[in-house]
Amino acid sequence: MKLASAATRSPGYGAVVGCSCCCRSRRRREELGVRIPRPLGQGPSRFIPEMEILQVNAEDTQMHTLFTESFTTLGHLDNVTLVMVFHPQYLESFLKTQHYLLQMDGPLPLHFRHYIGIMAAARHRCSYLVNIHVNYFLQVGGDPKWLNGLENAPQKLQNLGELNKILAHRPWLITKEHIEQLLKTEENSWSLAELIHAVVLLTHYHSLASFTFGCGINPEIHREGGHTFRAPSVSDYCICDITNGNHGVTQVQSSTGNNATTEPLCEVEALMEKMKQLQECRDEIKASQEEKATRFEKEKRESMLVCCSEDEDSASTRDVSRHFEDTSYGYKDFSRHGMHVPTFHVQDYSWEDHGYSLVNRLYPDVGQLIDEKFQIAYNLTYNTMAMHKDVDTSMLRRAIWNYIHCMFGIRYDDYDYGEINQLLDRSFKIYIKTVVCTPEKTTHRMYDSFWRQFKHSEKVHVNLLLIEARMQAELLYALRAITHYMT
Ligand SMILES: CC(C)C[C@H](N)C(=O)O
Repeated sequence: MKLASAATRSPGYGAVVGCSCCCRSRRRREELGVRIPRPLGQGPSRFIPEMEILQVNAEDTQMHTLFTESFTTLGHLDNVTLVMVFHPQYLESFLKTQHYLLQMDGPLPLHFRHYIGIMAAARHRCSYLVNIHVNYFLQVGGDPKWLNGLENAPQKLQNLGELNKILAHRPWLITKEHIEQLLKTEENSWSLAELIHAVVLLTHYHSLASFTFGCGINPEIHREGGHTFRAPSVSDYCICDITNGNHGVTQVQSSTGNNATTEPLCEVEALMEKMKQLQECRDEIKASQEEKATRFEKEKRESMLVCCSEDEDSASTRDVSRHFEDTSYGYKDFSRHGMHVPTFHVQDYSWEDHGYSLVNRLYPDVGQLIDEKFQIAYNLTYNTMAMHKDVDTSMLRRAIWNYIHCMFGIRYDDYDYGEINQLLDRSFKIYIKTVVCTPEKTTHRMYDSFWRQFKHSEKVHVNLLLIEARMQAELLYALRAITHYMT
């Protein structure tokens, strides 16, 4: 339906074009006084060509069931879901957990849950999530006044602001005193169960903000920023195409999402070779405990120095600062001033042995759901590396997970952090650090610059590792502080 004839162009509307059916219906709409906006984004992600996403969706039958479920609970399919669809097994667990946290029986009232989602997403200026939860908040009867800023919300929610801030940017600073302040205030105090619910929501939405920026999620057409009534300035598609979804799938991008040719084509092979070598050395020489500790400290120090250049095209964000205070407080300040991140030993406090049971005790079933989600993300593999099949990728996936925990000071005694430097190159580290610590700074270029030969589905896979490792890191610090408070 691409009938772009000069005769149908209306001078007042720039390059708006239309076929005969379009013109007929436009006349009809004009008679009725209805204006239809056009979408601003191209598909669910600005990093991934829409065609690739649509293809996955069409192929998988498991997806259809999932979509139907998601559609019936939410009333629509959001762009996060449409991108996560590359990994149906994970998506299922993700949606189940999110549904439980937001809609099922739980310690917090529904409008609080959405407001906490807004507070968390706003810490990273994630207008995509803020807008979604503003709508839900209003739908469940939330007071619109609260949306004018945290100071308009009840004191109890205001008290959560500090924890939100530290959790999002420097979770290692959380102490039992922070917990005490929330639980012990005379009025407006939180119960332990409510606090666990809030902590899980905060960490869930900090991580989801990472996914949103990491995968370049576009706003949905019906949300703010997702559409415009302005006519496109350069366009060759018919208005019919816009409304039936066949718009602008003309991105000139290769399936790997970039067209840079500077890097040698054997990037993947080189990486696989390194994995093989490491595997062989691993069996031969084992580093001593001291050596392992030194390597961890070195990697941790170096991770502070990995920094992203100022963003040139990071996603535009609407002003969401009113939802939180102290906008200057971020991860960056800390790394700039070279502050020290203390080491958190997993053998003293781990998700499996401590965090999981604490959550389950106070908010039944949620510990189980999150645990399942962590495991799916950590173990997910298709045994592929770009175009190669039958590859054991566990070493690479573990390096990614442990690198994120290392940035948060979390150490696994049995892991040799030397592997990280061998397997993750600089552009990849920059991407990881940006998505995990300052997601709002993620750019299209960063997404394109790492792992150039890998598929988009693999980059989304990386994002699943990033968000789950981040969520677990935040939870570990918060739950450890809660345990300290209780004992
Ligand atoms: C993130 C990627 C290295 C994952 C890889 N494609 C796998 O299936 O294991």
